[in-house]
Amino acid sequence: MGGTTTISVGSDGVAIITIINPPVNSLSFDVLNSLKESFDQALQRDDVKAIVVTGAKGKFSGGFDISAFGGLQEGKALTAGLSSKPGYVSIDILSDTMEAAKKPSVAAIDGLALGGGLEIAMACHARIATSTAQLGLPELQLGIIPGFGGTQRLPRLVGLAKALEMMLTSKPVRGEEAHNLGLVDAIVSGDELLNHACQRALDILARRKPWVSSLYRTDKIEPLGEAREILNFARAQVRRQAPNLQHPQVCIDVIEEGIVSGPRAGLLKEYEAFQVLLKADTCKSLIHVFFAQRGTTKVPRVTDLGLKPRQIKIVAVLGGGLMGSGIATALILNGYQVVLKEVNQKFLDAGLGRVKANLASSVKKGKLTQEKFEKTISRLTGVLDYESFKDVDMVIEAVIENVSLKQQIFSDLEKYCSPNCILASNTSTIDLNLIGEKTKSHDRIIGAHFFSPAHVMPLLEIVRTSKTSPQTVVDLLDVGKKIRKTPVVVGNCTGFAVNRMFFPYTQSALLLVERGADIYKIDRAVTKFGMPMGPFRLCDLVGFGVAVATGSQFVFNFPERTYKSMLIPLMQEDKRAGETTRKGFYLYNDKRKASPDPEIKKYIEKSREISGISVEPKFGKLSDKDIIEMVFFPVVNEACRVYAEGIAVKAADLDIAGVMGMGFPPYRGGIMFWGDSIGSKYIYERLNEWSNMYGEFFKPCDYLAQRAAIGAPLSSPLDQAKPRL
Ligand SMILES: C[C@H](O)CC(=O)SCCNC(=O)CCNC(=O)[C@H](O)C(C)(C)COP(=O)(O)OP(=O)(O)OC[C@H]1O[C@@H](n2cnc3c(N)ncnc32)[C@H](O)[C@@H]1OP(=O)(O)O
Repeated sequence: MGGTTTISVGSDGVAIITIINPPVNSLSFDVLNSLKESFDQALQRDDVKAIVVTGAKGKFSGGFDISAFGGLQEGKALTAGLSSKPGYVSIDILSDTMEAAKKPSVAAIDGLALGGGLEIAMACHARIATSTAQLGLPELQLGIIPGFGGTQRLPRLVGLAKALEMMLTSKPVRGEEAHNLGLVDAIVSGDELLNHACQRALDILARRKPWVSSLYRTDKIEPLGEAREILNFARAQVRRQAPNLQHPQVCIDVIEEGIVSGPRAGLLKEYEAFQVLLKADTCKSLIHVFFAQRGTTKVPRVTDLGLKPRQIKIVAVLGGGLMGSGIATALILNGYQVVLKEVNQKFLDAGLGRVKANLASSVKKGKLTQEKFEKTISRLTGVLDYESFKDVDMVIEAVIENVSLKQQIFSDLEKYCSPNCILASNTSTIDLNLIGEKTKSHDRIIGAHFFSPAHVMPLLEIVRTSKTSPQTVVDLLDVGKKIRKTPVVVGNCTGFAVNRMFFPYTQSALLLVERGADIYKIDRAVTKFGMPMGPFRLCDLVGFGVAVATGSQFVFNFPERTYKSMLIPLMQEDKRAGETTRKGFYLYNDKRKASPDPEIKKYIEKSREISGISVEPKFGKLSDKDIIEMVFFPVVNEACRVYAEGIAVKAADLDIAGVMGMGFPPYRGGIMFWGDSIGSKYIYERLNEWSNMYGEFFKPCDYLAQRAAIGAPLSSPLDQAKPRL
């Protein structure tokens, strides 16, 4: 746990209470108890007239200590020294000790004031912040609602509509915006923050400034009828956007309770709802994803060696197609100089044009100013030869997936680049040892697998071979962080982690269809489960050409577990290739809206004929649960193989790869976490049964079989599991 608060009283009679719990001054039980003690002390001392609350080292507080949620879920508040009285923190500490105090308190906010941090600040009688401060209630992204009075105070400070937006999107606002909204009373520089806050506290005491208890403000809350309309509108929106999630609806109910029955009743309802949500699977999954995401940058025997990342200033990108231009965009947006190389002027102009278009679209959406556009684009240079490559710190090759072309490029790079230059490939499937076969630079060859569109998608799959040096990995992790990607470091194999998990996803869907399941029913069930789109809609989006090219690598490397269907090739023969041709598994109108195509039956029948498979009536009647299991258990099976082969070092890395690379719903915790929530034994038994009926494609791997035999979770660390086997 750890963490504390300190109290120091100045000659002006203002007590400064500082929250100290690095790195983000999170609110552990120790911090909360200490805050209460410091406040009680300040209230009792005769030499204290007013109070300022702040956080150490330029951060107010990142909110409740998320690592303590596990304990709370098991009911450990009492043993941690915190009273288990209902609503103890929000009612006893924040409302009845701080807000109801006879001495005024002011929050001095620099850096983060998130979740419980902002809730403490809102219980003070005024808030002074820096312009760069970030204030928000991001609890919903963890599957809970604000639990220290945030659902009641935020609407009373900024109005219902804005409060709903801030809570439902979990997005913080910056100091200036917070000031405009009325969440913050003044903006000052970091140097002036404490002095200004002390002065404000004294001004409140002397009634030169208003003494406001946020909980009882009414001026920003709409009249009941209007408030209900706003709340119902939000309810409908949330139902549409997140139909599987309950906690956003609960948040709206709790806010409504405060408006209808008064803020004290609201606080109690908030406490009760918080306790229930905390113990739900959604919260457990989202907290797992929170820590798993931060854990991906901790790679044993790589990031624990004390290596410092080398400075990368200039990056060359080879190929200005969709991927190359996206990668170049991500790099220049984050301060890197980029040299974009193409084979001829026409392709180069097209590549540079794509980067410009990416940036222009950000300007249009208001995410980038025209001035920033000019500055960003000035970091990009186009070239047709390798002359300038001697000054480049890193190259990212993003040409078409052709082994001999890539081999030629890497041997050229070895000639033209400095001996320290990192040589990365954006290949999504090809073995990196094969790509570097004709070079002697194996220690600096690495995979930098981006996902399309590369300047938008958050995942970066970093692929190391047995010869890639730890320094090269550390360097690429640093670039990944600077371009705001979540990196997952994986080993070298066909398809790496994400595409290997993706492959059975489409394959099982094809198998189901050939045996009689409906394409659109499968897509609907998978979307309802929480994927952004079903396997068939995804194939249309990616394009059949890409799907077949990627698939062929798997067919070649893992023939025993490939389901060979002729459905896509048959459609290709008729020039159906997905969304680009406006015909794939769906038909597309001018606005790219997809609708089912009755003609699809004809291709399915033909492909059944070729495979010699006849329709089984039960496949036409599969429940959504059956569809999900038949589509996703093969994905779990492949994830198990990837883990057992050591391609991923932690099962949690596969969860993040699935969530960020495949769009697997984060509130299900990732593919391995989800598998564990179902149980290795059940998954094994189902796969085994299907394998006996429908063939090798479903055969459970050894790792899964062993886990099921001993009833062990799929995700426990490999080293610990082995001796138990
Ligand atoms: C009752 C209340 O209403 C309930 C709550 O308050 S719930 C908590 C609400 N707060 C949040 O959701 C904020 C969560 N944190 C974040 O979004 C981000 O960590 C941040 C914006 C604070 C900082 O981001 P960034 O600078 O990129 O650093 P980041 O790597 O994420 O975090 C630094 C470290 O602090 C830890 N950390 C961040 N917030 C934490 C928190 N609230 N509790 C515990 N640890 C936290 C991270 O796990 C990480 O640890 P590590 O170095 O061991 O991996």
